[in-house]
Amino acid sequence: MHIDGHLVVNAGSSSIKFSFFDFHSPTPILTGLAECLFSAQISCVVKYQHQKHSLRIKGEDHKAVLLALFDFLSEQLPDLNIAAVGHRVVHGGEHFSTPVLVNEQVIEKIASCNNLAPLHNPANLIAIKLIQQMQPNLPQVVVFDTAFHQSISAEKYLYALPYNYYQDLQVRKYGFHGTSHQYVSQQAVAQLNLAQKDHGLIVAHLGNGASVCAVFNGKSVETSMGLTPLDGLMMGTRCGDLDPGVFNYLCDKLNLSPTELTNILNKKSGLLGISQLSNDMRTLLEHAEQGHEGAILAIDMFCYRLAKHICASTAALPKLDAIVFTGGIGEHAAAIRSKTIAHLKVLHCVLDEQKNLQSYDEFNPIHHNSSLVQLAVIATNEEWMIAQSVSQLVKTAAEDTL
Ligand SMILES: Nc1ncnc2c1ncn2[C@@H]1O[C@H](COP(=O)(O)OP(=O)(O)O)[C@@H](O)[C@H]1O
Ligand SMILES: CC(=O)OP(=O)(O)O
Ligand SMILES: [Mg+2]
Repeated sequence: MHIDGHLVVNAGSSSIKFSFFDFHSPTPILTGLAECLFSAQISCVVKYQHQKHSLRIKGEDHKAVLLALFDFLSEQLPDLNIAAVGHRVVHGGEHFSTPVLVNEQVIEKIASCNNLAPLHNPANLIAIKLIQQMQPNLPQVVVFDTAFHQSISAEKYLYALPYNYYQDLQVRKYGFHGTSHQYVSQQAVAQLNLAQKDHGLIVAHLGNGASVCAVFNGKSVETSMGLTPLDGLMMGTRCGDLDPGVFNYLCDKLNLSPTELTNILNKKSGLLGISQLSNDMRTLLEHAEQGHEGAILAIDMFCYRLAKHICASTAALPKLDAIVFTGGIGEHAAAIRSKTIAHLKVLHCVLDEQKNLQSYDEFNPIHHNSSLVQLAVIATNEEWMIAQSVSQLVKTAAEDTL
């Protein structure tokens, strides 16, 4: 059976995720995950029709993974026809507030943001350029994590630094996970029966990277990440909020270069740094049960800091209808939701502990009847948002050439 569709690629610094969607369903026909790039443990598993295929990778980099994927698709699944490719690109700076088709100028602009997202943007570009080389006529679309937050206003995105740092160097808050925040907020409006033109929400996207976003009437009005994805919430390995004074103090005391310390703030901090055990919330929850003090402290800090950011973000909203949890932790860790909501009494949030523990599919309301704010879990689907953007842009481009 011949199936046309779009391939969505999310290339990270040490992993690549991909999904193939036909034009109709938000459930991908094929998914894949390549992990541990740049190491001997590199692996790539593709799931198709309930079967798992391990691909043999001839190398350790992004190129090797994509070549193996395209070989596998043409040899094993020749009926899947990739009509276009969509990429999640993390940093689009102030250049992009919507998805766009890839061309040389777009590539240059993405490259100009490389140093603002060094773990993510260069990897995205490698994937785009490689696909261009392999299949020059295949349309490619880029969807930016930063785009949804371009609606945030200046008094909220500026840092209190000399103004010319913004004018000359574009130093400001950009925010990330925008595709997820947009998707989940749209789902929340539909599922919670909120008014399209009168709603205020906070979305907590809690994955390896984590951020909150305040959404008013469909637009992002505040978010916790900043110039880079290091700011805001405590994350798997990232520190989040930090007194800038700590930076120089530590460089000095530990004789570290700014690059070395930035690497520690990105890769050795957060849940991993505090627990000295793991960046994985599942592992921390298991060990916390058994009394591991580092795991207990890391979890307590994560939830408190999350609650603090939720409260802070309400300053950007004229009203708060709902708080929604998403991402690997937000969707699956009931204990984290419960501990976080326990800090939100001042917002009159009351959790229904039974509902919070219920298993669910895509959407689960978890507030108690007495809660003044609705609380919910909604599964994110950034890949499907990207696939839809690809469809729209490719269709518009085809109509324009008629
Ligand atoms: N059942 C679960 N219980 C608790 N945490 C979970 C569960 N499943 C996944 N997670 C956590 O979700 C995080 C990864 O989230 P995810 O959104 O998949 O990450 P990303 O897309 O940023 O790679 C990890 O910390 C993982 O431990
Ligand atoms: C921007 C960001 O933090 O992305 P991720 O959560 O995929 O690391
Ligand atoms: Mg993610």
